[in-house]
Amino acid sequence: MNHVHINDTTLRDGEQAAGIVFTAIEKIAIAVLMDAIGIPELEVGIPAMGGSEAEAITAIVHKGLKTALLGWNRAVRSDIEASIACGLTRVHVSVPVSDIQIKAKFKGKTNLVWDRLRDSINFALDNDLFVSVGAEDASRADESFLVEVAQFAESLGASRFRFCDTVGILHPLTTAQKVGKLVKSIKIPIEMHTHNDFGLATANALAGLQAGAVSVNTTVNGLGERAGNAALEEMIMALKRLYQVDLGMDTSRLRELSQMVVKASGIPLPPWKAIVGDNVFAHESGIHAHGVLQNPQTYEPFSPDEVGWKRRLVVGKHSGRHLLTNLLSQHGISLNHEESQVVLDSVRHLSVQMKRSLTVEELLDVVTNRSMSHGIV
Ligand SMILES: CC(=O)SCCNC(=O)CCNC(=O)[C@H](O)C(C)(C)COP(=O)(O)OP(=O)(O)OC[C@H]1O[C@@H](n2cnc3c(N)ncnc32)[C@H](O)[C@@H]1OP(=O)(O)O
Ligand SMILES: O=C(O)CCC(=O)C(=O)O
Repeated sequence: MNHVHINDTTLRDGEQAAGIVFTAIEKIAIAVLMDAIGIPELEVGIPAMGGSEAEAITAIVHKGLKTALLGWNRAVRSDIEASIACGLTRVHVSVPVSDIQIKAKFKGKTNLVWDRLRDSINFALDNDLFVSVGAEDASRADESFLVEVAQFAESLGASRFRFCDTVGILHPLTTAQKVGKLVKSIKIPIEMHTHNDFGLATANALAGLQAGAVSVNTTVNGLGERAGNAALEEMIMALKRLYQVDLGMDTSRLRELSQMVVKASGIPLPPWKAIVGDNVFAHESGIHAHGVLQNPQTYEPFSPDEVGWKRRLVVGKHSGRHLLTNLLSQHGISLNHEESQVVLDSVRHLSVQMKRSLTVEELLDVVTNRSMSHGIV
């Protein structure tokens, strides 16, 4: 794996998460920040929805960003006309490829897969558009049929083929097997689109890339249908730190981007959310804090400033004396061994009572109260 193309779909699949609506202003702001970070391509939405969605897409097109902009379409000519009307020059055309999806969408008529694909790809190419083709539910499709669809799309002039694990049922090994087979059967680049129904979206997308796919769909914070998609921030940092593939992006703005999407989506992040969560550089446990105070690498895979976040030392139920004395020394308070144990006991007691960690003010209060009753300075 030398280089990976990121095609972020926060503004399409991300916004499809139940209950999420981005305003046009929010969509534009997210696109502008992702452009500044260096994301090379954005799937900006679904022009066929019309109305405010089409207006927001048109407004993003007029921003003159460096990033390439792609519109999502069904294999329907009027969808592509809607993309053209928004000023897009790149379209993604999706067709169902599993039996279950073909039955539900095309009444089981497999001939419609070929007919709709031929008609929509030809129409898009006649209008000088870049065409990406998406195989919806590729992971549950008959593998020979999937290869036929991919070869058909390539023969018609599509420039990229998207492998979709639409309901997130693969694991890294099955992903690698299926994508590896596809890679051998077509020459155009393959893009990964993975879902997180079993918590494996990022791992599966990486497995697909290792098997020869070269492009990947991501969303900020992993937002998306049901359990979401492969998270942009996880993908960028895993590529950089675990695969030594540095995409040259400004990773120091990843936390800012994450917070922007938290605000726009109204969906708070779990504190443990990989790469950008509140707690991913927070240390409370005595043994961890002791290690981090000597060398942060003891309990951090990389420095928080690399993603625009910060380290926090938190005093609570699991803390030890090294952390306590370090925090207090920042407030001009020095304790001997005995005194720090007394304060630590109180911190534990309070923390258990309150079922949370203590603020610095609360810690200082503990010391003040203790100093009155035990003569601590
Ligand atoms: C896996 C994915 O994420 S796919 C993307 C899903 N995203 C969305 O659905 C969000 C945006 N969607 C919408 O705004 C609407 O669904 C629209 C505008 C696209 C269509 O709306 P409606 O005309 O009201 O149709 P509705 O959504 O109820 O049904 C979908 C129709 O598209 C058809 N369809 C679904 N996928 C495809 C496809 N890939 N190619 C061609 N037709 C398709 C269905 O068979 C159904 O057709 P029918 O109306 O002839 O029965
Ligand atoms: O692009 C496609 O073909 C479908 C993408 C998608 O959202 C999915 O399969 O989950």
